[in-house]
Amino acid sequence: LPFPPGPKPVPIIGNFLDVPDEKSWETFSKWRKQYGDIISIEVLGRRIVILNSSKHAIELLEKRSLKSSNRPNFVLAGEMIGWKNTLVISQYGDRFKEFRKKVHRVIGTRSILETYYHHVERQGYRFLKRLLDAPEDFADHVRWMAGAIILVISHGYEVQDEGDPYLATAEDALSYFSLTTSAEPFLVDTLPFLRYLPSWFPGTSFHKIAKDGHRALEEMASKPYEAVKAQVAEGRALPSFTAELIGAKTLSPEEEHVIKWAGHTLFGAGSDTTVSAGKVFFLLMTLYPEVQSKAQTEIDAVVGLERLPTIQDREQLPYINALTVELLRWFTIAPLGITHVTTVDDVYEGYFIPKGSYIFPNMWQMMHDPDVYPDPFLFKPERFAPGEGQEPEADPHNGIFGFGRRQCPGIAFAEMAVFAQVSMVLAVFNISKAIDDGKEIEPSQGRTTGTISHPLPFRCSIKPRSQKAVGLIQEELVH
Ligand code: HEM
Repeated sequence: LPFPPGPKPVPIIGNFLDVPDEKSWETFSKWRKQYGDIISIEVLGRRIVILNSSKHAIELLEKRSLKSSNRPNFVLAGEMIGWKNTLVISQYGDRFKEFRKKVHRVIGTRSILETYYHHVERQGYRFLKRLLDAPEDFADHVRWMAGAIILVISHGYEVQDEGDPYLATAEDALSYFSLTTSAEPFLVDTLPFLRYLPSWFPGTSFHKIAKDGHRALEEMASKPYEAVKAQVAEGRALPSFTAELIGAKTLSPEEEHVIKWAGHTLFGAGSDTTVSAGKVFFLLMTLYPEVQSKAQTEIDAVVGLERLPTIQDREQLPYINALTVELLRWFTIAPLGITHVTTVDDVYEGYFIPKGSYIFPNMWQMMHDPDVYPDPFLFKPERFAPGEGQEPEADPHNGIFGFGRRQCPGIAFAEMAVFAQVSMVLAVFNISKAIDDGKEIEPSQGRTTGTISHPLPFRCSIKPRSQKAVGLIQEELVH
């Protein structure tokens, strides 16, 4: 049987030169016009299947997930840097299942998470205060807030207001993850023997990436873990995911390894993604003032002006919930998801998909398919909170969070964190275009490449809605 269609390969290197250096999801979407929704290419002997529609992704990654839930054995990211220790790119098998169960237990359901909401709220008040004091640094505050929420839950650690050491290391380590797991391959991933070349050899700059990435990752995983371990031993640990797993008994080195990396997984997988979501929120509020004012009208009507929104208000805020989902659809933070790998030969729609194929779900394309989401580049929360008698547009959760047994286990966590940020900020601030020399500045709408994509830096104006709003931020922080 034939492989799925795609651009013609050349001998030996196959389609290596057809894969662009960055944002390959855009190229894969262009190929769709020529080759359709299932495309395949071959890069240095490796078959890569690109899925441009949810229908095929659900069929191959969800319904046949037993055959398609492995991850690539990333030589650079996994072996050399060490990300293979985390859940995100661990190989499918017993260790993976045990690991995933542990993570699911703490972040998997909405009801469990609601028990943590007071932590989220507290970090939220601190975040609002930071915005009030230095609104121009909103992107830094967003990064701070994402780390603050996760670290208090994963390690019982309250991040410092300035220069927090854990956050700095995490930012460093995560930038290497995004760089080395993206769809644009490093040669060492396709020709693993290259890793044995000495670092002075031409074309081996990956050695430096490996060394620096490894140092940052080890520090990011070990430091908070060692701190909690010491606190547990001294009987002064705050309740947290890691403290609970360490418990009272003596642990074997293997058990310690799993706990250290499970704690790290929350921090590693959850922070960069929610940071991107936070920045997208400020960008969209700058670009769509009418959405902002509709959202504020809903908050004012439900919550009033005497307090800030809480998780208990969530069910009564359908427009805010729809805004949260729509912002994740509109930007599609993980545009190609994280690569899945097949574990057996398979036949699908008359095409042969060999064992070991890499599958890239082109989630960016799925989320911007005009047949599914009319005017897909417009930001319209109404898609998911339609007026009476209208049907919502297709549920985008797969296209945002992935598929099957590797689907993001942090969906409930992510939606809670984004809800907290969106509702708390809109209750007290107005966001608009920044002004320079009396002129409005159009924010850049560009984005970074990599597994986790962020908006490019942009400016906006963030001002309190009223004096009462200022009082509310200060008052909540005191309580
Ligand atoms: C807006 C925020 C987020 C987005 C857009 C997002 C998206 C994704 C995507 C696309 C995947 C790959 C799914 C697949 O392979 O099919 C993934 C995996 C994962 N996510 Fe998220 N995520 C977000 C937040 C979080 C949070 C807050 C956590 C944890 C606290 C988390 C933990 C994980 C983990 C552990 C994996 C790996 C799962 C596995 O390989 O089995 N994510 N996420």
